[in-house]
Amino acid sequence: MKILTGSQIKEADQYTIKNEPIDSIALMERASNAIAQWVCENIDKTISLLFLVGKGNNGGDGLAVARILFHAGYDCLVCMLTDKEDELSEECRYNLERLPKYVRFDSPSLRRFSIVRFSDLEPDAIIIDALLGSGVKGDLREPLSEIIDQVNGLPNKVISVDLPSGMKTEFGNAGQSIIKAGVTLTLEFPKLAMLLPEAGEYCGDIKILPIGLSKDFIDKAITEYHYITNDLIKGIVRKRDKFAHKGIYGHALLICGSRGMSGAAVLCAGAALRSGCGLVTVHLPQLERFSLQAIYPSAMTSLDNDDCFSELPENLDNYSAIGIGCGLGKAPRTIKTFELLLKSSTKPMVIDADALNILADNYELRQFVPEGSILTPHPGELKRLVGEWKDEQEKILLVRELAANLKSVIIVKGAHTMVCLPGGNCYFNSTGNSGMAKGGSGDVLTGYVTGLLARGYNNWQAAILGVYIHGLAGDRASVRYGLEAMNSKDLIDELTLDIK
Ligand SMILES: NC(=O)C1=CN([C@@H]2O[C@H](COP(=O)(O)OP(=O)(O)OC[C@H]3O[C@@H](n4cnc5c(N)ncnc54)[C@H](O)[C@@H]3O)[C@@H](O)[C@H]2O)[C@@H](O)CC1
Ligand SMILES: Nc1ncnc2c1ncn2[C@@H]1O[C@H](COP(=O)(O)OP(=O)(O)O)[C@@H](O)[C@H]1O
Ligand SMILES: [K+]
Repeated sequence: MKILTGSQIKEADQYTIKNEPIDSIALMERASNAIAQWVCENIDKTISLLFLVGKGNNGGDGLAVARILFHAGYDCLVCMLTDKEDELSEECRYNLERLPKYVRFDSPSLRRFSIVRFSDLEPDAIIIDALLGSGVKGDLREPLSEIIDQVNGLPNKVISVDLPSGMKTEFGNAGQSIIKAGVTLTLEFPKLAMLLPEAGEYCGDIKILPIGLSKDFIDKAITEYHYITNDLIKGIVRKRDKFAHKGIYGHALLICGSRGMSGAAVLCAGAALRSGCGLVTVHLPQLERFSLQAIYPSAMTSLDNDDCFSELPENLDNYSAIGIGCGLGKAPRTIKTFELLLKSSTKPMVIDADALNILADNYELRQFVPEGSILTPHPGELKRLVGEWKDEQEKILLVRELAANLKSVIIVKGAHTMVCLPGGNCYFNSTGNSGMAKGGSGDVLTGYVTGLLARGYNNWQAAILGVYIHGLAGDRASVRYGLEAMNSKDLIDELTLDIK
């Protein structure tokens, strides 16, 4: 799914209005029906709803949703920033006129809408935030930032319409007052800012509600930002041949583990064994082999006589893809052997953890990273590779430069992991959860992506597919064990390519 900028979304609205054709009020009604339907399906009618309504079309949505939900039997209180008609957008004014007179209503002209009244709210009442959407410009003007700060201090759950009020659609959200939503019902597309660490946490759960914007416009729109959806994944997944034999599905080599770090090798190998590749060999110190062989007898081993990576595996050409880094350590002889590996193999590699740290410390090695590789830094490793960034925009720029220079894919891990391709396109993941923020989850990703690369997917396919399925495994594990208790080994059991 494409991620469009705020101004592209406005153009998409206008294009749809002109070409469907549909008038702007009817388009707003369509959006409001989608929002109201979500509320009806998810919120009990005994819960009161407080609508905070701004002056623009986001406020217009809020008024229309309040009308629809009032008719559906909800107790609705509408608080407007202003009801001075000349300050309202046309659509907002129209929906104010259509608000049934029985809906409880509050505004400054009635001298009642004051933020102090928030203290009268029932603790289980839900706030519907329709103050500001994609039209926010510049720093917030009062009383908005004061209202937002007050709402954020309340215990009540907040549902934001389109965007948490105050959030800019792309960049520039650091230090801003933004509504802290429990759920954001966003229209047609996720917005880039929702997926970035700078402000993404303000959205809570993101639900994307289609409102039928012009397919023609969306198909033609140019963007470098994409959201990884089930449909994209379905287009990548390959079928397994009926007459398959293990020789045609590739051989993954995992170089991981060092003294006392065999767990990383076990996790990496377990995940690679779920990827569908024909064979998995793990190169690790021979004293560390026991747990691997006991837990995953399906994996073969290539044993290093040292207690860290210090000998190249034999017959490197026999492998289709190499994954390196998990639990590897940075002993000087490991650095030397990694250098030798980079100079002896042109097979695409998945480079993680200490292998990334070695690349960060030894700049001259970067030129030997095989084209078509995949690097999987978490933000700490990324900083070591590209230096500090001042904001998210600069971070993305630096990642793009790295991907282009190495002609490789960069996976920046975290919530909404970003997969950046050498041409500059960035794909944001839609699966996964905070229960995955635990030791070893990254080792599972590295093993899985290496297996997919060996299985025959190209590097961007393996990266996108791997990140999505790894996140899905996290979501399944969270259902089974809960966010707190789930751990990285559980992810392996849930890694299936069962896409509906
Ligand atoms: N036909 C359409 O254009 C549709 C629009 N939709 C809704 O419309 C929203 C966008 O509407 P608008 O473009 O009217 O914009 P918004 O309603 O998001 O914001 C515009 C209003 O906020 C005020 N404002 C902007 N920056 C401010 C700041 N820094 N401090 C204080 N006030 C500020 C403006 O004066 C204006 O009154 C979307 O987010 C979505 O909710 C949906 O109904 C879908 C259809
Ligand atoms: N809050 C989160 N939401 C979704 N996924 C997360 C979150 N935190 C971490 N993850 C995922 O968990 C994995 C953690 O990787 P990493 O930090 O390398 O762990 P380790 O080095 O311990 O194996 C990554 O795939 C990352 O995307
Ligand atoms: K909003």
